[in-house]
Amino acid sequence: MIEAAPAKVNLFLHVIGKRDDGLHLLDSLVVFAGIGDSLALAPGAGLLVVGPEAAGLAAEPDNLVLRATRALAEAAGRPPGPGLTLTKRLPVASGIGGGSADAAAALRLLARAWGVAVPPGLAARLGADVTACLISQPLRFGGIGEAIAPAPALPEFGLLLCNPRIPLGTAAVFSARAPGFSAPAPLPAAWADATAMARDLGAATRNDLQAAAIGLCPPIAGVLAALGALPGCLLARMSGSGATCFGLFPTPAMARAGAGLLPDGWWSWGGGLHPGVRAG
Ligand SMILES: C[C@@](CO)(OP(=O)(O)O)[C@H](O)COP(=O)(O)OP(=O)(O)OC[C@H]1O[C@@H](n2ccc(N)nc2=O)[C@H](O)[C@@H]1O
Ligand SMILES: Nc1ncnc2c1ncn2[C@@H]1O[C@H](COP(=O)(O)OP(=O)(O)O)[C@@H](O)[C@H]1O
Repeated sequence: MIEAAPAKVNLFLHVIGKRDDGLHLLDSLVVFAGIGDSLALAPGAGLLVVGPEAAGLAAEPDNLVLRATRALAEAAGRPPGPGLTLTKRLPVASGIGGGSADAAAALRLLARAWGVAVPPGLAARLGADVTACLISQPLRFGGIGEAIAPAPALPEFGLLLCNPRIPLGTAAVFSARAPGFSAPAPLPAAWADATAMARDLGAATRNDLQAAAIGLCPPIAGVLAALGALPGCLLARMSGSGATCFGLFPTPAMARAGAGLLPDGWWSWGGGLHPGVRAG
């Protein structure tokens, strides 16, 4: 049994308020890319991390996969989970929710293996992004990430993800944000094509963490400039708390071609959206 853990991309991210406990109220349109980590059942016990980005987790004392496994085992009255192999392809701490996607993949995989449902609210307790990653299809979220609503009907488009290979902690970026809040974004029910979608996203939405992230990690500005200069790029913006940025293109093929034109030394991937995961 293998479960995909697709990368989460925030097409916009508005910070619209702050709760008494310090967590921020958000409004975000999220899509899931055709690249991600993957998680497989393995013989024995424990978690083995392999793949091109595994080194980023070498010092991680409590992988989110193990936290998710323990939480579901406890809720389902099961002994601690089976052996798992995580193939890590997404850079760690990079604003595309790799850890959250891995936790969500663990919940889906084990719920299926054990024939149980993921209890409501369990994903949200593991992290603000885990509820969205459990669904892993285009959606809009509110609250601190747990309030899920439908996305507008999306046209075909391509996504190019690029990261300057500098990890950026989410809490640090929220703390560095300038004071003030945005309004929720006005969105249509549907976009006819990628050009209309990019035009509306560019005009009426933003990533409210982008300026703070650039302040902490100036190379992000170079990534945005490089993406924006690629042939066919309709919009270049940062995802989540960074440092990964995305370029929006008319087609997945154009995004793939753009990836080949970026400087060596940056992590990049181009293509389309993930076709969708099976619910638990
Ligand atoms: C910013 C976003 C946007 O999708 O993405 P990433 O940059 O992490 O990918 C998410 O809200 C991140 O979700 P996630 O990565 O699960 O965050 P958590 O582990 O729950 O929280 C990490 C820290 O971020 C801050 N945080 C997170 C979510 C939120 N709504 N308000 C916050 O202030 C808090 O300081 C919190 O302690
Ligand atoms: N399986 C995992 N993959 C990535 N990060 C993990 C994982 N397990 C725990 N973490 C921790 O979660 C933090 C956030 O990771 P990640 O989800 O990749 O970033 P972001 O929240 O910026 O999208 C990392 O800094 C790492 O310490």
